[in-house]
Amino acid sequence: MENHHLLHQSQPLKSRFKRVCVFCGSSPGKSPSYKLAAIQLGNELVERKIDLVYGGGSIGLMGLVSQAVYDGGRHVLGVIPKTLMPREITGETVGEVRPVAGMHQRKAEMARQADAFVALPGGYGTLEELLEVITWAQLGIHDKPEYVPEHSGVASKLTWEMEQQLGYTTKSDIAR
Ligand SMILES: C/C(=C\CNc1ncnc2c1ncn2[C@@H]1O[C@H](COP(=O)(O)O)[C@@H](O)[C@H]1O)CO
Repeated sequence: MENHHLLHQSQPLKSRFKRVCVFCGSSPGKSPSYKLAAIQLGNELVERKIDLVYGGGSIGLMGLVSQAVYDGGRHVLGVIPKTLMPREITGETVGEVRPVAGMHQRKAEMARQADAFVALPGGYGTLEELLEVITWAQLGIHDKPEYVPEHSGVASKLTWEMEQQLGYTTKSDIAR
């Protein structure tokens, strides 16, 4: 898969996207580069005047990207099942927290609110979220682009394997 620079715009720094959904780990991960990637993505969204929708957690990479976007003055919308709050929110939340009834509602609401999706490093939850929006795009349920930056580790490896080894997914399916 190509290494797509996030939002492809040159000067001035603005984007056709108003709000982007970020999927990423609820843990910081093993490599310090993952934390850096989360903060850099948050800063890039701010520079491009893009708001954030995400899973609402304050832990791991989710916490870092949301804090960076919030600190930069953009709107942050966190969508989180009530039952997950004690597990994924520690301390103060940033921005607007929208409690939902369950995981399905969370994913549907995040997808509804976003103009595009970006996956950063993460675990099974991140992969599940990413694959769902990719497969929804394949099925024509939405027409919103998905970006998997090169540093996304497992996520980019998985999508690369799907594309190159299995032949299931084309470049245009993943990042248009
Ligand atoms: C339970 C359901 C589906 C399968 N699991 C998940 N679907 C969507 N999101 C999930 C799932 N499991 C965890 N998550 C969330 O992903 C975020 C990152 O998790 P990671 O494992 O650290 O990458 C985190 O907010 C998890 O809550 C029903 O549809």
